Amino acid sequence: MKESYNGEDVLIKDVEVQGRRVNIKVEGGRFAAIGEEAGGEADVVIEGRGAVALPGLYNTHTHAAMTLLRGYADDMLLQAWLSEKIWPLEAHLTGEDVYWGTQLACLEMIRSGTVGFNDMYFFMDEAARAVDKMGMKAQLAYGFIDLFDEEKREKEIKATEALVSSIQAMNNPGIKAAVGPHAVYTVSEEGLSWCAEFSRQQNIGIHVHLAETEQEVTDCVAKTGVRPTQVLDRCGLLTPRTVAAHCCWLDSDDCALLGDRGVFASHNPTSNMKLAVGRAMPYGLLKERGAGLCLGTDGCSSNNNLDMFEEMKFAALLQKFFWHSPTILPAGEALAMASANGAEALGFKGGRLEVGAPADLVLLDRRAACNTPLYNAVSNAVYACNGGAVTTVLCDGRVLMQDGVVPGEAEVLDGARQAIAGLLERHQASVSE
Ligand SMILES: C[C@H]1O[C@@H](n2cnc3c(O)ncnc32)[C@H](O)[C@@H]1O
Ligand SMILES: [Zn+2]
Repeated sequence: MKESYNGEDVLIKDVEVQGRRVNIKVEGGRFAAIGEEAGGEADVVIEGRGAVALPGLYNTHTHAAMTLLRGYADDMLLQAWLSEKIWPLEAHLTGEDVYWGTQLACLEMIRSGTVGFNDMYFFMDEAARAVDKMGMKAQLAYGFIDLFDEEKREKEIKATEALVSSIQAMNNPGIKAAVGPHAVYTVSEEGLSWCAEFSRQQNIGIHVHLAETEQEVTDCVAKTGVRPTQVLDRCGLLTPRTVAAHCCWLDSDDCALLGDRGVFASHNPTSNMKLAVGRAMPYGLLKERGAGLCLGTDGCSSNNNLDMFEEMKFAALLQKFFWHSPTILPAGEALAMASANGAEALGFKGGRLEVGAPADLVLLDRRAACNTPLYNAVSNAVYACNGGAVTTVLCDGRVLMQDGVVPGEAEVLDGARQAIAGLLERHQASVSE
C-alpha cells in the first residue's frame, strides 16, 4: 500500500501509449518523461511489454462503504429501496464498519483502475483513514440530511464542520473535504444554504444528488413552485466546485443553468438503469451548454460494483439507446469523462498521460481476449474490456497494484467480512426486539 511505494521513482519499460511503444518515467509522483528515450535509474522497474497504458480513472459519485450492502436489496424503485431497506440497515452502521467498507471499496476500485473518487456517506473521518491507508485520492463529504428539522440540522452542521477540520488536520493533499447536502427532498433550504455558504468560506467542493427521478422534480415543483435545479441555485449550491450526481430529469433550462454556473454533472448510468429512473441524463444538451461532464458508479447497492470500465460502456450505450443516436458519447468522450474530466471535477490535476501531470496510470493486459485484436485501444477499453483486464495501477506515482497484486488484500477482505457480520447481527437484534 501507500507507505511501501511513497516517493519512489518508477520506470515502465516498453509500454503501448496511443499506438506507440514508449517508456514512461515517473519522478516525484509526476510523469517526468514519456517516449522511447525515457529511462535511467528507478526504484521500481515495471515491464510494460504486453500492456497498454491509459490514464488513471476517477469515480465522481459513490457511497464507498455501501460495498457492505452489495446485493442486500435489489430490484426496487429508489424511494422504497432507500426507506424500506437501505436507511433501516444504515441506522446500525458504526465508524469501524465504514473504515472496512471503504477499504473494501478502495480495493475494488484499485483492482479496476480507479485512482480517485468522490464520496458522500457517514463516519467520514473513518473513510478518510481508509483512503489514506489504501493510497488513493478522494473528495469526502458527510451526507447532510436534516429532513427539514431544525434540531437535526444543527447536528448535521456540527458533523460537517468536524469532518472538514479532521480532514484538514490530516494534511494529505490527496484527501479533500467537501460538503454533501444529500438532495432537495431530504435537506431544507436553510440546510442547503448553510452548505453553500460554508463551502464558499472554506473553498471546498459540493457533492449533491440532483434530479434523479421524475418524482423528485414533480414533488419539488409542487412544494416550492420551482424545479430542483432552481432550488439549488437560489441556495447558492451551483458553482464550478459542485458535482451534481445523476441529473437525469433536467430540462433544457436546467442544462443551461448548470452550464452557466460551471457545474459538473456526474452521469451514473448503471444505477439509473437498475433503479429504473426512466430517463438518461441529457448528455447532448449539457455538453452544448458547457456543463462539466464526468462519470460515477453510485454506491455498491445500486450498481452493484465500482468498475469504471463497465460504467464507461453503459454510459455510451445508454446515451445512444435513449437518445436514438449511435454517434452520441463516443468512446474517447467516455474515457475523458472517466479520467481527466473526473479529476478536474474533484479539483485534482491527474487523469491525463502527460509530462508534468500527476502520475495516475493504469496498465491493461494487451494479451487479454478483450484486447485481441487491438485495432483501437480506447475502443477496446470502453466497449470490450472491464476492470478485470487491469494489471497495474499508479496513483500520484504510488504503485497501488503491480501485476495483479494489491498488498494487504486478504486483511481488507477479512475486516470487511467481519464488519458485515456485525452489522447484520445488530440489525437483526433490533428487528427482533
Ligand atoms: C448518503 C446517503 O445517500 C444514500 N444513497 C445511496 N444511493 C442513493 C441514490 O441513488 N439516490 C439517493 N440517495 C442514495 C445512501 O444510502 C446514504 O443514506
Ligand atoms: Zn448516490
